[in-house]
Amino acid sequence: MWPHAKIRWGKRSGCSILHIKSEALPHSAAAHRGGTIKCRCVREDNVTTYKRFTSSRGAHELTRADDTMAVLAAASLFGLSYLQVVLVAVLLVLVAAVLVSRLRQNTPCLPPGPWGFPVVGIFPALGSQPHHALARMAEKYGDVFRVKFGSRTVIILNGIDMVKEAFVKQAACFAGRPALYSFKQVKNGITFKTYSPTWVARKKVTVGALKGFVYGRTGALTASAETMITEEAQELVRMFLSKAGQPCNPELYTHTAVANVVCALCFGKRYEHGNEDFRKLLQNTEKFRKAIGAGNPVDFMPWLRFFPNKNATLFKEAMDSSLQLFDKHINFHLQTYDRAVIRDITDALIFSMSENQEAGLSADFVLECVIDIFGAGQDTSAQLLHWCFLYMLVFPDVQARVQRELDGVVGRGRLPTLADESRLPYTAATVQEIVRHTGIVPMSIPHLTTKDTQLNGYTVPKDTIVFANLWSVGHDRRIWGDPSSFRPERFLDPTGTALDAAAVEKTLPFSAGKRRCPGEVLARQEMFLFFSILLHQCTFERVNGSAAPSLEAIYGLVMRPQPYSMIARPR
Ligand code: HEM
Repeated sequence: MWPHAKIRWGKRSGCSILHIKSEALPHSAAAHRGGTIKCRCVREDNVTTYKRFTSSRGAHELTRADDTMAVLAAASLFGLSYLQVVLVAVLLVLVAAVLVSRLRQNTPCLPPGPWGFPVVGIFPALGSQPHHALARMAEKYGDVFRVKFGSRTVIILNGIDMVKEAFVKQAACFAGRPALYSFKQVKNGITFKTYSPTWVARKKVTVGALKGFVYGRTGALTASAETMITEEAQELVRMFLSKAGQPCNPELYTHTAVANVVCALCFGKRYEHGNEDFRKLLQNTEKFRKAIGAGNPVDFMPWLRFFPNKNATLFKEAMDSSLQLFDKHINFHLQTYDRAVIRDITDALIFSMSENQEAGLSADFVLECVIDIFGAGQDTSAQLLHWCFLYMLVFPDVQARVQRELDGVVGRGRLPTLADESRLPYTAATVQEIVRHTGIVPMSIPHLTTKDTQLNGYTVPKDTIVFANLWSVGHDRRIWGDPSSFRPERFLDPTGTALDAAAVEKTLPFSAGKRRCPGEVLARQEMFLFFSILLHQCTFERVNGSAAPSLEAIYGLVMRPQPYSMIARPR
C-alpha cells in the first residue's frame, strides 16, 4: 500500500493518466523520487495492459507490488473515471458495513477490556496491588470489563451497582465457583464448591448451625457467644498489658484471640496464648493464604503446575496438620453426641446430618463444613482487628475521640457490651471506616456463571469466571468523594449522633447474593466488641514516638498490614 500517495486523475486521448507524487512511490521506483511521474495505460490489440510509467528522469517497469497502484491501474484499464471509482469505493464500504453488522448480530457482544500478553494475559500489569490496577482499568472500560488472567477470560465487576446487578439481581446465574486447581486442593463444604442443589442444602445447614449458636433469629449474638468474645478480649488486654510498656508485634496475639472465638464456637474449646498445637494451626493459615490468594497465577496458567512449587508443598503439609486437629475434635463429638444437648457448631452439624439424610450430608460434611467456618472465620476477623490497632497508632485523634465516647457512655466501672452499640456511634463508625478503608477482602472469591446471560448490555457466556472488585465499592469517588481519606464521620448521620445505616449499605465487604459471607453477623459484632473493649482498657502508642507506621497493605485474599510494633498502656 501507499497510504500517503497523492493521486490525481486525468484523461488524455482515451487513456487514463495517473499523476503520483514521487515521494509516495514504492521502493522499486526509488530511482524516480523527487519529481512528478505520469503512469500511462497503453492499449495493444484491444487488450489493455499497464506496462510502464515515465518520468522526467526516465522510464521504469511497473511492478504489481503495491495494492493501491493495482486498484488504480485496474480502474484505468476499465476506463473508469475518478467519480466512478469513488462510487465503487462507497458501494464497497456499504457492503462491508452490512456484512460487519450481520456478523456482530451473530457474535456475542462481550464486555470490552484491555489486550493481554500471550500466555500470561494481564498478570504483569496487575503489580503488587491488583485491585488498584483493576479499578484503574474500570475508569477506561466501564464497570464491567473483560481481562485475560493467563489464558482464561475473566470478567471484573466494579462499583456497588454492577456487583448487585450481577450477584443479587441474577443471583443463581452468578453463584457458581470455577473448578480451579488450588480450590481442588482444599477440603471444604461450600466455599469452593460450585452452585448445585447439594450446595444449596449445604449452605442452608451451615447458616442454620451459625444461627443456632452464634446469632439467633433476631440477628443479635447469643448471650453465650457475647460472653465468649468478651472473655477473649479481656485475655487479649491481659496479654498486651503483660508487656509492661515494652513494644510488641500484635499479630500473633490478635490471631490467637480471634481464632479462639471460632474454635470455641466450633468445638467448645479454647487454647492458651502460646499453646504449641494451636500456634501450629495458626501458622498454617499463612501457608493457605499463599496458595489460595485471589488470582493465584497457577490457577490461570496450568503449565506452572509442572514446575517445582514450594507453596504447594507447604500447603499440603498445612492441610494435613490442620486435618489431624479437626479430626480429633470431630471424632470426640461423634462419640459423645447427644441430640438433646447441642453443645456447639459441630454438634449442630451432626444434628443436621442425622435429621436431613435426604440432603446427602455425611460425617465428611461435618468436617468440611467446620473447615469452612474455621478457615474463613479466623484470618479475616483477626486481620481486621490487627488493622484496628494500626489505625489507632496512625490516627491518635480518632483513638482519643473513641475513648472519650466510651468513657462518657459506658463509664469506667464496667466493660462495653453489644447493648451499648447504638449509643456509641463514633466507635461503631470507626470500625466501619477501617473496614472500608482497608478493603479487608479486596476481591471476591471467583464466581462462575451458571448459564449465558446479559449484563449491562453485554453478553456473559455460561462458565465465565467473574470477580467482584469489592475494594472498588468502598473507594468509588462517585459515592465517597475522597475515598482515600480516613474519616469515621462519613458513617455518622447528619446529626452526628447515630450510625448512618444508608452509608454502611454502600459498602460490600461481605459481598452480596447467594455467595454472601454467612459469617457477617458474627464478624461485625465480634469486631465491635473486641475494638470497644480493647480501647476502653488500653491506649495504643507508637514505639518511642516513632513515625506513623505504613498503611500500605500486603495484598492477598485478606489484606494484611506490614509487620509493626506498638506499645499498649493501661487506662
Ligand atoms: C471481617 C470478617 C469477614 C469478612 C470481611 C468476610 C468476607 C467474605 C467474603 C468477601 C466472602 C466471599 C464472597 C464471595 O465470593 O462473593 C466470604 C465468604 C465466606 N465467609 Fe466470610 N468474611 C468474614 C468473616 C467470616 C466469618 C467469621 C465466617 C464464619 C463464621 C465466615 C465464613 C465464610 C464462608 C463459609 C464463606 C463462603 C461462602 C460461600 O461460598 O457461599 N466469614 N467472606
